[in-house]
Amino acid sequence: MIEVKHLKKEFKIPVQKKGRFAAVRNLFSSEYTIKRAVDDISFCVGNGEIVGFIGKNGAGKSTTIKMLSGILKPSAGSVTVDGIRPFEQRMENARQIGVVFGQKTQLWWDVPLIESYRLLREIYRIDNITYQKNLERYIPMLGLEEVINKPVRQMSLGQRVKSDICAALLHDPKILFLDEPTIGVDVVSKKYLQDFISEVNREKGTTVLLTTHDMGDIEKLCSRVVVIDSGHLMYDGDLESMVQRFGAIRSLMVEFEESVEDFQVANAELVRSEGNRKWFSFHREKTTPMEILHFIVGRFPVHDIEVIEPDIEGIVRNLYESK
Ligand SMILES: Nc1ncnc2c1ncn2[C@@H]1O[C@H](COP(=O)(O)OP(=O)(O)OP(=O)(O)O)[C@@H](O)[C@H]1O
Repeated sequence: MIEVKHLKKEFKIPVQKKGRFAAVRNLFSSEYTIKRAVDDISFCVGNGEIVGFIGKNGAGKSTTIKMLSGILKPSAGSVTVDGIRPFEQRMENARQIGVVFGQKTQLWWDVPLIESYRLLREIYRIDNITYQKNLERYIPMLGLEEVINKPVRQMSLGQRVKSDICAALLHDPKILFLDEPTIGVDVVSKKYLQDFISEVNREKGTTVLLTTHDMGDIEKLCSRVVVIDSGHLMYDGDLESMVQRFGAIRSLMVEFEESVEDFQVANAELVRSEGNRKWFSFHREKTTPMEILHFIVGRFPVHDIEVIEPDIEGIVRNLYESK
């Protein structure tokens, strides 16, 4: 569905002169530096997949999404979205994609939401049956009944993002680009959004490319992730393999019947001791929770245990540090 080959994007940034008459000299200056925001990345997304597109601030995620949605022209390499070249065939591409930038609304600020939707129906030439069917399905799913007659400027952030996602889906796009859809959104709205995206993907087979800093979104929605850093591709594969490869350090919490002195266990490190509880961290290839427990249970009465898996945030950090 999406094919990205050796994609590059460079921005020309004018060099700002300092000193006397700098503002005037800047006007006539032809000096530039080149910022390579996306540097030779290749990946594919299959029909109906939900792929998490992650990376640190400034990694090049939004620039890539802008090239995929036809907003920016690639400096080199190629992009096709269901066989269409987004920048050269912007109109055709617009018909098959939906785009949501969590930080920017694409709706009319002062117009009641339903009027924005009517305008979109005209712009996309959505037939009446599809339009009505989608409205009837999505409005209750997203809990938009209470804001449908309100202008965007009167909405909370969560309501605004939900309205934007609904707008992006009115024309039944095959592909949905979501750039930070849950940023700043409260936990209840976040859950609504995650469930909604998952449901639309299941029901309509919509392909989703999701950019987020929220690892909860990734865990909930994506079985595959593409990770970029400084414009370069760092990882492309399933989430589980990433956890196996970069989430090697696990922890075991043991709660004893009574307080015990600190002690050492082979192949594990005692990292915290608090009241009757102790935390051991260990490499998943060096030992197992069972081996550690076997050693402990023979010596001290144990009340409770918990195995703590590394969180995705830590795993992504490990991935960056490993390069
Ligand atoms: N129009 C532009 N002109 C110059 N530089 C730009 C432009 N757009 C982006 N950049 C630079 O390109 C790099 C990648 O930016 P991009 O917005 O794609 O990153 P990102 O991964 O989406 O980051 P974030 O998570 O902060 O949104 C950054 O260093 C950014 O400053």
